[in-house]
Amino acid sequence: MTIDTRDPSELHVPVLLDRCLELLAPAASREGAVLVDATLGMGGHSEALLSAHPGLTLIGLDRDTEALALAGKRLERFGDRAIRVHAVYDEIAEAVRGAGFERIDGVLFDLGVSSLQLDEADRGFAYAQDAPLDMRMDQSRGETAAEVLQTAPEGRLRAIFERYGEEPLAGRYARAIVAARAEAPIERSGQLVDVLQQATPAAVRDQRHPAKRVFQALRIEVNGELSVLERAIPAALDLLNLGGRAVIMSYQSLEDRLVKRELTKRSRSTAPAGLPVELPEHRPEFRLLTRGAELADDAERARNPRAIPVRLRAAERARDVR
Ligand SMILES: C[S@@+](CC[C@H](N)C(=O)[O-])C[C@H]1O[C@@H](n2cnc3c(N)ncnc32)[C@H](O)[C@@H]1O
Repeated sequence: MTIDTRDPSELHVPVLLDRCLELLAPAASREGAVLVDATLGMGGHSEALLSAHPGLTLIGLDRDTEALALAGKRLERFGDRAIRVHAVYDEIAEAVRGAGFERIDGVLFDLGVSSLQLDEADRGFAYAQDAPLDMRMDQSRGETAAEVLQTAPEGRLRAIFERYGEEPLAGRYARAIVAARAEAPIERSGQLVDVLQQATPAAVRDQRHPAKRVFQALRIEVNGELSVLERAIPAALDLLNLGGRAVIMSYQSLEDRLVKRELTKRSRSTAPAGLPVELPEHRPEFRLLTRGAELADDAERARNPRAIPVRLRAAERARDVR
């Protein structure tokens, strides 16, 4: 067995850390508070929360066993206040019950890939590094990106690039991939980048990297990211105690749209039109804590490029429905 000697605190700089701490403080400082970090990653946000709130129990989920192991090192000193669970975040209710709790006071989602995953040459997430095209966050299950590229019909490839990458050249790229794989399987990120480069008109190539949206789309497809998130957000909100808070950070517009839709829906009155007074049972279930999506400031964006696309939304449970 090889011992992982990497220092998790140097692998991933937590995004919007102070704002997350501020938004979660009223929930995390309650007596006997339980919080879920649905995307534990390198444990940066979790470590700060556990340090700030000595009475807090934190359940950290991640589908990536490597991330869980590294976060374990970072959170060791908190003993059984830090519970790590290998799970996909739509399994949040089962994970909370499994840890011995029914309800929670807060939840944090810091979506997407971690710097660890992007930097690891052998996982194929980054188009700038040549590596086998795997892209699974949980390497113990599911199809790899190379398998998707090899077996998906042209129409499905096109739909993946359109839907998850919002790629204007989706059809052209799908065609090019099908032609290339008839010659040889596309197994490495470098091969895929070459195919995409060749299929891209020079004028477009000057404006953007042709692989950016296709790699994002493949990652979303391989990990089922949007469908999992679509189930996970309502499941997490349902677990919150009255006054419990949810903080969600997205890094691309498809995720952010989904988060916005769910939070907006839950923060509306359910009173039927024309009712003269709002009955208590019609009051909004949630109160939005952010006006629109919050962004990182210039200083953080300059310090940490991962913070550039972040969109943070937060809400508090204002009415108990159980
Ligand atoms: C951006 S990182 C989190 C970084 C963390 N906040 C920190 O400060 O170190 C996102 C993490 O979420 C995990 N993840 C992504 N999708 C997931 C899912 N559906 N279920 C569970 N974990 C997921 C990834 O494996 C990754 O480790």
